Amino acid sequence: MTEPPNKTLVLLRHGQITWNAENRFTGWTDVGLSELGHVEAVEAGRRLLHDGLQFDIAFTSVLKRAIKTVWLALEEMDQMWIPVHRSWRLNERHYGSLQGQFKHEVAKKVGEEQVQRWRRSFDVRPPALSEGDKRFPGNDRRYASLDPAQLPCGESLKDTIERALPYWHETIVPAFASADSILIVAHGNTLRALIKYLKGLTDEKVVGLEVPTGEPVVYRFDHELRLQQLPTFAHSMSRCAHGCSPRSRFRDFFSLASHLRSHCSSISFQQRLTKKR
Ligand SMILES: O=C(O)[C@@H](CO)OP(=O)(O)O
Repeated sequence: MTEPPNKTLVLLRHGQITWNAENRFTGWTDVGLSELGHVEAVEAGRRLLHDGLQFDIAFTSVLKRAIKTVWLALEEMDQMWIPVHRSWRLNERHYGSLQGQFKHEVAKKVGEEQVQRWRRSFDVRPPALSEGDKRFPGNDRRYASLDPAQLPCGESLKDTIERALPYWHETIVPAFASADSILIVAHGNTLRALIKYLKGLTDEKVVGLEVPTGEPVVYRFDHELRLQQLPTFAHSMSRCAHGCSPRSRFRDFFSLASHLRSHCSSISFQQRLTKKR
């Protein structure tokens, strides 16, 4: 008889921010949740509570949209007491000098195709920020302890994977030794980076992967961190606070689920989860 899954990982993108609604490149800009984002974060907690999730530890970035989402979701679950660890390695991808610009205005100048290449290609970097720019992370005291060589001026998804995965391997995976249930609240592109790695998606396949705000996805593993079933949306038959069903919003996820289904029996997820590439 197969053992029931006993390790749980929930990936959650922060709730909506005003710059998402306005369609502005955000990256490392520290923008807060919009009213809808606030509702989405509370609703995420409600859905996780409904599914009986009890977290042992949570991980997030050093950006307030993710931190606040952890707070609101855990508050809704009455689990605010668990340890929450923050790392710049879970920050959104750094969008270079595009940060703050409206995507449609950039598209008018350089064309839709170029904007899409910057947003979704695997290894294309956005135009870099200069170190003299006030938006450069070296001017922000929260990054003061970093080696200057680690401070990004603009990252591709590939760069984001390279700085996020050490945190996965060195901090999150070891936490599973004493934790049965882990929550990661991060950002669209950091989560794309993690999902690419966990599911072994190709560089081409990840281009079509979108991660919606405020939708917790639950992964179940056995004690050796082998994936036991397809990831599921928490309380997935519910409607979101703003009235649309998860299934209608996230077609990309379901196409990825079918990709995963076809690979599920042959891939060693333990290998993906625990070994560096
Ligand atoms: O601007 C950003 O930081 C990200 C996420 O909001 O945008 P995109 O989805 O275009 O990568």
